[in-house]
Amino acid sequence: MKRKDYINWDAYFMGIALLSAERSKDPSTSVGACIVSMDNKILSVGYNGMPIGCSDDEFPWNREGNPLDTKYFYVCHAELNAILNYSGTDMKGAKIYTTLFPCNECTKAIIQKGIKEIIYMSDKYAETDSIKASKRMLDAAGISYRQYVPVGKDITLSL
Ligand SMILES: Nc1nc(=O)n([C@H]2C[C@H](O)[C@@H](COP(=O)(O)O)O2)cc1CO
Ligand SMILES: [Zn+2]
Repeated sequence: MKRKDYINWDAYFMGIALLSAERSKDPSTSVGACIVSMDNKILSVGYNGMPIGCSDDEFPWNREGNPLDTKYFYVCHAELNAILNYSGTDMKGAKIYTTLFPCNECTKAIIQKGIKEIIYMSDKYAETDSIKASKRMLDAAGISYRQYVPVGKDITLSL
């Protein structure tokens, strides 16, 4: 008889998004994303980090101060990195698992790539205009989004 406590697809892909977030150097918010094809094959992963060549020891991680000395102008979001890290050509009908609801800029890229579903974990910035704009675009574009419902299984990784 087959094993019973295997994880479902959602838990598997959100788990990979969560593990990817562990690579982030952002001291306040680590984000991970995993893009999956219609037939449940992983296409790409990403986490929030500085662009290639922009040292994460030299670029700022501050949230406040002179805008040029904050991370916001520089950091590449997890979802955008996952899209850009994909070396294939066709993302149509794919799903994106992300640990945080996509901002308006990533949402544009998600839409343009033909991704059709967003599964997110946290929506902690739901009250910001960026996220409101994301939802407006997603609703107009007919892209669905739903919050991940944890299955109640804890997995410990000893790394
Ligand atoms: N969906 C997202 N994906 C992301 O990768 N990020 C990144 C950008 C920053 O590195 C960090 C947010 O920093 P903070 O404002 O919570 O200190 O998360 C942010 C959002 C929010 O929309
Ligand atoms: Zn973004």
